[in-house]
Amino acid sequence: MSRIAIKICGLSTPETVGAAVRAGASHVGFVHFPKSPRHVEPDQMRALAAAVPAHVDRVAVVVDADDEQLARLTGTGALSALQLHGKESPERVAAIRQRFSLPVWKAISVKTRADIDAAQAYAGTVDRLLFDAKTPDGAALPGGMGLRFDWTLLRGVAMPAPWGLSGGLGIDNVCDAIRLTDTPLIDVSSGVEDAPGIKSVDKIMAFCKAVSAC
Ligand SMILES: O=C(O)c1ccccc1NCC(=O)[C@H](O)[C@H](O)COP(=O)(O)O
Repeated sequence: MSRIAIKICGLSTPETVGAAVRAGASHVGFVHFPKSPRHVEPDQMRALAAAVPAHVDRVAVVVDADDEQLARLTGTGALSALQLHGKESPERVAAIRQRFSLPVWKAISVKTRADIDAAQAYAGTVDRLLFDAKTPDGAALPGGMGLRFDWTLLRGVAMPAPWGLSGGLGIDNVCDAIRLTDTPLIDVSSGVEDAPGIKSVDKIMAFCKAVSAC
């Protein structure tokens, strides 16, 4: 297993979940957002998560979800964390963490250093910050678009919580990203796909191998 934690996000088939586990991923991510080509319903999430061993965390990705939606997801009993990938405020993050008694990740959309500095407001409310590239205004999705940001923006930042790096990562650039940022966790979605929403077993395997060898 890699010294860097790896989250393979946007999984939707048993084959690719199995590949992520075999490849040594520490986390698997399931997207619950109907506009996404990776969207899975709670029942599907439960079935996919059932095959995941306990040492691999199962993260549900949601976008400005209300309590009813979150209750349906957490009610599956299948999850080990919630990843909030919308415009959730620190207060909303804290309320979700308290109400659902699960570790909460907050995705921070990054274009400039000010975006990274704004993450300080989540101190004490989150279990992990996930720095991801900001998608353009009007984009269909707030994540999973294969976009990257300037990783040097993370240099010298005093992180208020455990964190991870996301956005536009793939086999060819992941070692540079790790070297530049010293991130403890890498998150990837479209970099291990053949087409939006279609994960590749071979690419998942190759990505995890590449991270182990960095
Ligand atoms: O992946 C999606 O379809 C998605 C939809 C809505 C909100 C978040 C989404 N993905 C979140 C992730 O954690 C992705 O892994 C992250 O944005 C990186 O994606 P990529 O640049 O494609 O590796």
